[in-house]
Amino acid sequence: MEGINDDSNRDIITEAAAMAFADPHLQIPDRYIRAAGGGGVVVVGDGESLELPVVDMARLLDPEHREAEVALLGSACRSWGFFQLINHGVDEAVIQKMKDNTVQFFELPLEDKNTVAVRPGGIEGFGHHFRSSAGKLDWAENLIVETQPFQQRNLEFWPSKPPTFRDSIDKYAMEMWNLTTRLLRFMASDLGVEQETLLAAFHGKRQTFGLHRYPPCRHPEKVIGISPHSDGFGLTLLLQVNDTLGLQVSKDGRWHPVRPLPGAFIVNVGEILEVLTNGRYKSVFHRVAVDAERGRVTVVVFQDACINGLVKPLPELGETPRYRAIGKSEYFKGHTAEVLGQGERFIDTLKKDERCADPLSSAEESDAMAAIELGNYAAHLLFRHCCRSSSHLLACRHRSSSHPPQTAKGVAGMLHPHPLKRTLEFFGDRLPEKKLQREIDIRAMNRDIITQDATMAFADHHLHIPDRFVRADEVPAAGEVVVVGGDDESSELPVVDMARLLDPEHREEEIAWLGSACRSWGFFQLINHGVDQAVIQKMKENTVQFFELPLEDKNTVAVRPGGIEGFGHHFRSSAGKLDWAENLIVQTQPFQQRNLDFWPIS
Ligand SMILES: O=C(O)CCC(=O)C(=O)O
Ligand SMILES: [Fe+2]
Repeated sequence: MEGINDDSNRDIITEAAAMAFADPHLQIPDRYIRAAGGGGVVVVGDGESLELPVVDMARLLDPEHREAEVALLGSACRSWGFFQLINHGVDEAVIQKMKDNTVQFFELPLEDKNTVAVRPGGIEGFGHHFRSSAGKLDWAENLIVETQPFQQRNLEFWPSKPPTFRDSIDKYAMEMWNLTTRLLRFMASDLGVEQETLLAAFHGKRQTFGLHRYPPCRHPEKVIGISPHSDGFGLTLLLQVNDTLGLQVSKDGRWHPVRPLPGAFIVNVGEILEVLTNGRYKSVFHRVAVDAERGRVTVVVFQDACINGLVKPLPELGETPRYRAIGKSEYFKGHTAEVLGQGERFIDTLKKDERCADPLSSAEESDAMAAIELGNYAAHLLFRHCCRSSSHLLACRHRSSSHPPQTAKGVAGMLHPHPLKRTLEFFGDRLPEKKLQREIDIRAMNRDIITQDATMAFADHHLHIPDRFVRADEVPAAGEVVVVGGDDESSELPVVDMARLLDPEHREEEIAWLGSACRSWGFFQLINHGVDQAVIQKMKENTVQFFELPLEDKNTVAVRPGGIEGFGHHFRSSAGKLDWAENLIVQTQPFQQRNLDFWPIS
């Protein structure tokens, strides 16, 4: 559960699902099978895996050790976005009761659990976790209930079996709120703001429980317990009911399995806390892998936050806000799309373009808001990053086809499903904070030139693939979006017809179609566009001819260190990996900003 909007799509647990979960000899139903690898795709080996930081509440409370421990807490939230909390002071009897009752609930017959089944389009209740936009289900059953504010409790979704469960949830809810306030005080101290300031953002806000059971699965590599996501609320407090491993946290492009310490809570920063702290604390991707032999049960509590109905940085930090303020309902709409699409974090689309010396005018701001309200995040990003700086980037992409995309460990042509978004992310988010200017700060860019050995590797498929292209499943979240298989499964991009848009008789219908394509896909194919065919043909031919030139000719317009424009590789990933492609990037508008040294002469 990640902080989700009302139009979520949770499916109930059917008899067939319950049987698949219970009987290891049954075939795994198709709707759980992840083509691109499920939880089995890890990553860092035992010796290699870094451990989550451990924060000790006893030391936070002890004046002698407080300062050092606050620093540790702050650094955990900045670098991992996750930590284990020991000596937390939560009443052990309350924890034990919550654990026992959770296990007892999941052990009930399906018909008992379905007395609190999720309703169509609803969030609360017993059922599957959220179905991905590709229609796939996580290998888990989940009970979600809202526990605070008190008046918003929907007792129809609070199980009446086992009989003490409601009381356990109630007591545990109170303990979790108390623990949250204790932690927030020390976070405030780390952030240098008054405790009351941070507490006020959480006070009286929603508290939601997500109880998860991940049944064992004979082929854990084919399924996933919870798909990669980052949590949408403010703070998440996770309790492992048993000691089966499963949670994995993304750090530096790799998945790190979490080994819970006995009695510890696993705490993580949600996207709203990241925004509140103006990006100092990080909300990171995590996922759950399933075990082949043993089930896993967790109790997760999400604490919501906002400032007067808005998700925005705390003004008391005294910094220029790096995220645009957004109303709570729009925020959850955006976050829901993020979770269901399992793409990038929604809050990244709220990041301000600090390169612009002058702030957006209110008309521009409202255009951007309109774009985002339409759910058209691509348009929003484009607006913020391209049109605003009046720079149109023309990226000519050429992929070598000499290696099929899945050879050996897998080579990524463009791992990221949204090349444009990714490019823009580089522009918007990877720049040194204080050095942002109106123009793209070229020092932050990391495009590599195409060397002779890269060209040889691209040209000769008998050669060994150089290490810097080989992906070891390092890409969290986005890279794991399931790729649908054959023609029958794959749905096609909508096709928009410009001739119909221009024809008064069909215009209305075609505009509606265009709008729906932008809303649901964010992509469409455009036919009858009216672009001069001779110009297109010339562009195609010249592009092919350029890429066919000898390397030394192409390198006359090579990208320069730290630059963007020119011929070279696409952007190197933070793990230092290269995409399997060569690219020419030139800026074409406005006219005065053309850098003709990067425009090939042949
Ligand atoms: O059960 C777990 O380990 C993680 C659950 C989680 O990430 C969530 O509910 O958001
Ligand atoms: Fe989560």
